[in-house]
Amino acid sequence: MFHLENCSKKSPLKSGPQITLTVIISTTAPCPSHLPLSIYPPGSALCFLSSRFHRTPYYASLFSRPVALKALASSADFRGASVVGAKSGGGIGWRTKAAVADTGMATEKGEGKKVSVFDSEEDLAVALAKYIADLSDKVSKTKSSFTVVLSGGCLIKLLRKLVEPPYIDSVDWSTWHVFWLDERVVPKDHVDSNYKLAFDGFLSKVPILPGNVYSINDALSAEGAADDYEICVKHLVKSNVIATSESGLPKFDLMLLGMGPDGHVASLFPGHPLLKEKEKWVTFIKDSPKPPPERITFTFPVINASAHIALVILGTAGEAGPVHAALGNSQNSDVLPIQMVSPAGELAWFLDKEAASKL
Ligand SMILES: O=C(O)[C@H](O)[C@@H](O)[C@H](O)[C@H](O)COP(=O)(O)O
Repeated sequence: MFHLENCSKKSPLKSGPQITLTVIISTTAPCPSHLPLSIYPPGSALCFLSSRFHRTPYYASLFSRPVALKALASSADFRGASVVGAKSGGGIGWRTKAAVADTGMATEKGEGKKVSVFDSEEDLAVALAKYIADLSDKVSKTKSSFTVVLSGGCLIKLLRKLVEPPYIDSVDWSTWHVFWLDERVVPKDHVDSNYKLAFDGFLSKVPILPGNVYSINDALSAEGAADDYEICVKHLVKSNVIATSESGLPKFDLMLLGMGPDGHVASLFPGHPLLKEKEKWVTFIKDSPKPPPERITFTFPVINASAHIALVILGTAGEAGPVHAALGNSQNSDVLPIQMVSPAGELAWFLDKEAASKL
């Protein structure tokens, strides 16, 4: 199942307590948090190095100190809204008077749906940080974990205000558990990796516990990585880290979704059979129209079981069309993936004015 080794090393200080460093290297256990606590010697400092985190900078840094870490296995063993207000004349389709006066953004409130349009990317980033921090605060007061699912794309740079004061200090990062909505099947240090994107732009700047970051096993095939990720999520549902919906699906506290110019969300592309997947929680694609071709992705049943979804969209390459299809009075016959985002919980749209330009 897993290899366990205790490596004791004398503290570099002449006096003071000695610690035992227990290194868990798991080749099969999908994630650290479901390992039984009873296996750890009392007083141990624990480091987890599972195949999932192989080549993960976070974990590598844990071992950069002079600790007698004996190689336990060869690398070969490591596999792994009704519109409120009148049309404005200024380019943005619609605004509430109060919101314009206050923040320069437009707001639409419908049943569990809120649409906000921002004059600039900077304004969007400021509002997104407040939204996430407020939600983190609210959820963390009611339970011990705040489960957040990240996308790739421009989302990560739009999280930049969250890593600055006041939020860097005020958010209770210890409750955060981070997942990926979709991931490219590439090594974690590859330029196409959504893990790398998130690590460089967000995770490396906030004190989220490394053991609460659930990246894919990049040593597996697309199919294997999808199965492995689903097993990981199932363990976390079982151990109540992730809440459960009434229908037994994982109910993430917050999914942060981007959208491509073709209307795709996650790695669920227009016209693809995966849009109809009802059984799997996590699936894989080998013919993604957006490179790279091999990816894993959460499916619509899981996406729509979320407690909160934030759709974060900049209109840089034709996103206004799909946004109009989803929020306007578009008559298109083919349903785009973005139109299938319909969570049981709350849906908040964060759009820049270009993305909202056809509304
Ligand atoms: O891996 C991916 O490709 C992303 O996770 C993807 O789902 C992304 O969120 C959208 O493509 C939007 O990307 P942009 O924000 O770059 O338009």
